[in-house]
Amino acid sequence: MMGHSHHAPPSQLIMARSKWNRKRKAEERAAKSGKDPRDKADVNAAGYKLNQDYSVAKTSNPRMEAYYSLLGLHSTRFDAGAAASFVPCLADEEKTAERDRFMSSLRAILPASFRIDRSLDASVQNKLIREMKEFVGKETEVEIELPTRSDAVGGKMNLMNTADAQSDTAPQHVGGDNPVVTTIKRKIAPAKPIPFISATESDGSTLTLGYQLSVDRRTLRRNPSLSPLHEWLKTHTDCGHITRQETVSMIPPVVLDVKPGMAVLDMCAAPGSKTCQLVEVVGGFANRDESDGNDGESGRRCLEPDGYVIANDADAKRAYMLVTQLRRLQSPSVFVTSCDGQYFPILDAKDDRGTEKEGMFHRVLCDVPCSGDGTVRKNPGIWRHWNQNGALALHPLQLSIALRGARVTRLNGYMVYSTCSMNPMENESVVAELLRITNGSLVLEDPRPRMEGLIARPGWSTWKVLREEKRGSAKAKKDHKKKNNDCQEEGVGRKEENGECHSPPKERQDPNNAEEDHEEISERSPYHTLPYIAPESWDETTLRERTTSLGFVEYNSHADVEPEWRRRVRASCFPPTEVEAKEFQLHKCLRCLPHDMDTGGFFVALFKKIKPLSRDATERMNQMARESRGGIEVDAHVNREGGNRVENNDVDSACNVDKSDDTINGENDVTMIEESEVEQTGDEPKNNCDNLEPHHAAMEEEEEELVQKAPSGKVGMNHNKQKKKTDLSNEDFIPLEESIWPPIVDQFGLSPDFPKEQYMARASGEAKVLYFISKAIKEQLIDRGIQNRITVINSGLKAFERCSIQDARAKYRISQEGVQFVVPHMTKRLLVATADDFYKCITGGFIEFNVLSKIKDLEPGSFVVALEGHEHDLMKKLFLVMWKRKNALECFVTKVEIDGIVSKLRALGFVSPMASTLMDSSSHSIAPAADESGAVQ
Ligand SMILES: C[S@@+](CC[C@H](N)C(=O)[O-])C[C@H]1O[C@@H](n2cnc3c(N)ncnc32)[C@H](O)[C@@H]1O
Repeated sequence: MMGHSHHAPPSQLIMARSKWNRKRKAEERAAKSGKDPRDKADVNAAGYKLNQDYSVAKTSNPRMEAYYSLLGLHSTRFDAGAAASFVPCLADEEKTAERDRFMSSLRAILPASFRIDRSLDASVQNKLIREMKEFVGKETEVEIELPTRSDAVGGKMNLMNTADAQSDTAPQHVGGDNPVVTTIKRKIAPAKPIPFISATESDGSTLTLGYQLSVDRRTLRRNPSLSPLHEWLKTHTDCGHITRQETVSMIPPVVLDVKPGMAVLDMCAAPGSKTCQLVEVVGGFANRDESDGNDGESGRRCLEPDGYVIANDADAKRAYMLVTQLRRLQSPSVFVTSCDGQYFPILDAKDDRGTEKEGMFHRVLCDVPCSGDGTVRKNPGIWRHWNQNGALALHPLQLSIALRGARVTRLNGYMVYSTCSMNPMENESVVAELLRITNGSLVLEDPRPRMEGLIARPGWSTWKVLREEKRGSAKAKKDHKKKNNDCQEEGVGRKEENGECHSPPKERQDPNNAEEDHEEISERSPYHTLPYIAPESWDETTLRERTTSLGFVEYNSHADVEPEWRRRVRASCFPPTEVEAKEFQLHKCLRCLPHDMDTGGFFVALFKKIKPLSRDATERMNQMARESRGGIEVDAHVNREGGNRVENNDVDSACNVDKSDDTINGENDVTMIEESEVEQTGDEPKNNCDNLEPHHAAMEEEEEELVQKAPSGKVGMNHNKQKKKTDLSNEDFIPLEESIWPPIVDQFGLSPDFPKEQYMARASGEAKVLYFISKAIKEQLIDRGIQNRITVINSGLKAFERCSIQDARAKYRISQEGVQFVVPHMTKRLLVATADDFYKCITGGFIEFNVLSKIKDLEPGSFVVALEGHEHDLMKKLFLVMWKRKNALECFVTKVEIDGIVSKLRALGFVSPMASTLMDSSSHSIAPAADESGAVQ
């Protein structure tokens, strides 16, 4: 997957192009507004424009605030006292104070956080932890920016960390006569540990691997006193040692309690921060002795993990983003797929006798698409677009994905359901309905005992159900109108999911209905510009008057819901009965609110599967999938008499069932409206709930490149229809032709135990790349025909690449990405170098022969250099893929990988390039640890 380091990456061209695009767009915007695009003085630290009306609209939403006030979001507060628990707010003042804490946190910039890779070599990991301790422990003076304008609630707009409410120094105004930003100086410790992101050492001690910064990324960039930390973060992010990830986003993988060797499904994985976290553990090694690094039999360390993670996302373009994100880990334990999670193929486990048992995944993560109102701190567009109906629209999709997740979880396995929404329509109501449908197969578990230092509120057992009168963005209206017109041309009303058309709801027939043009409303409506004022009284009547005046409709039960709204406000949106509530124990769910830990808002539920799903539950699952597909029988092969057992043998994944054209084209009217409404929840709708911070601008460019490379026919939600079940298309992993091997085996002297069957290609004939596929993935997924049922985007590591260089004898060279899986089998062209020589090889450019003088006799072509003393330490991967030309040597390792290798060398004590101080000064040339042909002795 990696490009060659010494050639200009094609992504540079794309980077230039997209920079140009951004500039052009900024200029166009500026031309419209009559402003100079370079004028940045009116943009505050959060990136919000400080035009008063705009900032008011952006950091306040009276409908959202009124909704959550009525729902009782501010009725409990955290009591940090001895019991450290949540207690009810009894007096109105307490509720007001709690609400203010919540609101000022929502308006504060989200502090950045990150975690150290759990799967890193212990020496590197310890070094990073030691370095981090410096940053955690040492207070340093920083300049923090604050805007001077008052915000919508009439108080100071708090754009700094909520913990830093008071300034230490007198504010300095910037921005001339009309100051828009003040700066204050404060002494802070730049980071604090996240206690629940940790690893336990074999001696029982705990290593903290997660850290939350006290400042946002802009402050980090701008303060010279923080530049050591900033540089540290950049370097280690680039080489994959750390991942920047929101604190709350780290919770689900920890709650899932994954272990090395497990089969894990990440149902909605892109952009992949949680997947990385899962792979770091699952791709590790269980019950292996770390100390000697040998597996005894072959004398070489067995490196191949037994576990794997399937990283799936319905959106193929986003699945390609996953590939980029996961590439940094260079793990063979990932299988990236693209399929609508509602129809994820039913994969079951086989026991020793070959009998199928329900579900094959030890762990399933359903981090479902959601309205993302918990991410408003970093997605300020949500302030403007928040819409209760969007949450209602997502509810059935979320439920359907979770049901599928429950089905593929194995007995005694665990499933986590999570959202970055605070809305019970997307959280507790989905969990309750899941428990209702599965009727005893799933139970909720409380993960708190395992989550040291986590401050999470209990899940709710009851809530109010409301919808909004206003519906749809301008786009939704347009799409919707168009469809209705199509239907009306047919002489009927709106097209229903089963393909029939029915009359539109009354409010849409009213030509004077304000809903007809959302944009117009936002100009006319006072609610979009007027500040929210905290309620004078917190009694329910006052709060209800407020929601009603803002256009909400509240229901006591599903029976009260108007017929035309019943598909949106479903029975499952309503809270459980008292008897159910007792049984469900929804308080075990985790509700993270922004002001409790200075994070985003988040929701997590942990389920244990204790029984197979009943026939009824399976039928409901299929029914929901059918509904979502517009009434098409997705599981038509299911034998209704046979129940689960027959479905277990399902070969035709619903993913591949062809749909009639009109469903493929999205002519499911309800779905289309729902998607549009979901879209209006943020400026970047699909990213509303991503908690991943792009770790490097270059990475974004690379993603763009990858997306462009996405094979046609695999992009989009409906791509599966294009795959034929029996067709091994070019993009599938296929076994290699036997004729490919003899020259490779000969050139590198591959030993007889070299597992040829684990090398696959994605094209027949002389494939460009030969991938190393882990045994577990090959046997459990590929050999079982998963590629016939689902679109596979990526898996394995590049082990060999076809040579384009003329002076090569063999057609393939070794690739740095998978070199550690080839090295144990190489008896030729593997050289051992001292640290000095090793360093010389990675300093770039062409290397003179006199550096590696002992390889003079080696024929031109690909070879590998191993660091002396680490030849068999496959985990550390201190190997360099090199190329011998007639007169020089070349290192085929990317800059990012070299940074990683240098960092490992430093952790091992080699403090600087040419660090002979720490080495035996007698060993300054390449060691002759190879025989005539270059084989290691
Ligand atoms: C909350 S984001 C996932 C974030 C991700 N787990 C992470 O930690 O980086 C939801 C993802 O679900 C995907 N998605 C939306 N509908 C889906 C569906 N029906 N099945 C599977 N994935 C879906 C979206 O493309 C989006 O990438």
